Amino acid sequence: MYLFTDIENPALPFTLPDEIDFLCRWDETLRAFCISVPGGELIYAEQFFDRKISDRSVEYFQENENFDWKEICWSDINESDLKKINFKNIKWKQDKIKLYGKTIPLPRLTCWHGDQGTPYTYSGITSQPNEWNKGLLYIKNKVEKIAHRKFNSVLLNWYRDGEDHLSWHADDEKELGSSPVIASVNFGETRDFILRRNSNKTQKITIPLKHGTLLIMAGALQHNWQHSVPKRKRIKNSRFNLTFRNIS
Ligand SMILES: O=C(O)CCC(=O)C(=O)O
Ligand SMILES: [Fe+2]
Repeated sequence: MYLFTDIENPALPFTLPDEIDFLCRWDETLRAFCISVPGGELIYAEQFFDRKISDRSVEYFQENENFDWKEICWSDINESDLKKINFKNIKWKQDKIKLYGKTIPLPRLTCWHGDQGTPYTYSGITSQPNEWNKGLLYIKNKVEKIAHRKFNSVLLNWYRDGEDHLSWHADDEKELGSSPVIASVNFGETRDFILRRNSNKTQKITIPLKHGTLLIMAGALQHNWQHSVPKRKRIKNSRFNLTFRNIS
């Protein structure tokens, strides 16, 4: 059997800090890497969704009655024009945050979907989620099987190009519970997802999240690490990220 060990144990496509308390094991049944970091757990499945499903998802998220998604440069569309676009499957929004008394647009578009009656709070506002649709339920079912749990909501983030980004934060809102399991699904452009340890900010893990990649964050990760998606100025195309969560 030793002849096949390289096939059975693929190499992790990113590096972990060179310390004994970081452990990584390939799980052949899950076809994913199970990673233990100090104060948290990760599961990384690089090609969780195949090319066909991933390509279809990119199209599904952009389908609209106004523009050909293959032609349009989304970062050229201003906020008032965005409001006029009739998206078929996902009602993308330009959210705003208040910073030092100023209102500024988030550097990405967002949308929430979920079970009816599970309101979420975001940018300081409580709202009802959009209803599930066929595409999101397909993705949710696949993710629930590997995560061994049900999710009642999903936050979608659309990074229109490399200027769109997400700053350091943890998903530690109290309605997510004390050690939330959060499943992140990625389509479109590859973007780096960076984890940074709270107790030693020089300790970082850079994980490239690709077209079809699943990353599950679990254990006490949200208490001990923050994460971000930094700008990548050379990237000209869209990336879609879905984080499945359980809100109580
Ligand atoms: O886009 C990503 O990979 C991360 C999204 C995220 O962390 C969030 O929405 O809280
Ligand atoms: Fe997050």
